[in-house]
Amino acid sequence: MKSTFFSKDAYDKPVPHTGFLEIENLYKSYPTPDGNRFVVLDNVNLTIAEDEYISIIGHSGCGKSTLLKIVAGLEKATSGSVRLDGKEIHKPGAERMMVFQHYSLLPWLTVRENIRLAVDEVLKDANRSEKISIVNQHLAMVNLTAAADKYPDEISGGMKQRVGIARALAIRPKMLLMDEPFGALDALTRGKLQRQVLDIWEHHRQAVMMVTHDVDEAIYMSDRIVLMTNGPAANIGEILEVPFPHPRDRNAMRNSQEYYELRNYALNFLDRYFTQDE
Ligand SMILES: Nc1ncnc2c1ncn2[C@@H]1O[C@H](COP(=O)(O)OP(=O)(O)OP(=O)(O)O)[C@@H](O)[C@H]1O
Repeated sequence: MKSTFFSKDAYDKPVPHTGFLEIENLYKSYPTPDGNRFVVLDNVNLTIAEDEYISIIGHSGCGKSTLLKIVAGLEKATSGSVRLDGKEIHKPGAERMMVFQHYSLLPWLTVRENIRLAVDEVLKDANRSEKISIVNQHLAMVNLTAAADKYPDEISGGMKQRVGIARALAIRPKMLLMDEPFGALDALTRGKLQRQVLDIWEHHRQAVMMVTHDVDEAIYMSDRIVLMTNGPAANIGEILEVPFPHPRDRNAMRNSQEYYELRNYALNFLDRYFTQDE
């Protein structure tokens, strides 16, 4: 295993305040019926740069979604801090948009109206023609111009997810949070949508935190891969640097020795934790 894959951060120590997103000494626990606490996250420290694509991988139930929801402001940390651009996160905000695995579109609105609603809510200073242009631009970005006037139940799962991504991007968040965004899609659609999201990201770089179970997806899309230990009391086991420059060519990457070394390393990490559970 090449040492270049490893980040030199010490994951159990506070991180220097240099990142765009700064997660410091983060703990999350829930009360249990017997009066104790169930510890989900135990001292998570992570910084993410403003143009960095990070994937979070770990076994089911280790706390990946909880971590993402704390960054989104949908859950509160028990202790520790999460700052975006120097500001403490306490609640949801339009500068952090979340994309869920299950599309969460409003069924009574068309594709265009679903995106427009978010734009109206957030970009209050934009005038009507600016809003129309933002919506059209984002419809085009995810190849949905032709489907703009359809309703969610008239389009496929992959198209619905593209609406969710366009809606999130249209309000120009500083950070995109994605919880298994391709998890509900068939393999072909997933591959196409991964490419589209990566194309968009390669043009408009922004901070991205994506939860996934798919090691190939994480390597293809991200700059670093955060490997979580198993819960309860999960934390960051290792962070792998993905050594391939953007824009990425999936086939070229897959033909390289480094790709397989990185992939095997991540899978072995997950296997080790999986066997611990048995
Ligand atoms: N509101 C809650 N109250 C109590 N426990 C909770 C709550 N939300 C999550 N948990 C627990 O926290 C742990 C982590 O859940 P989380 O959904 O973050 O895991 P995950 O890694 O995203 O799982 P998966 O990969 O299966 O989606 C689980 O044991 C879960 O049962």
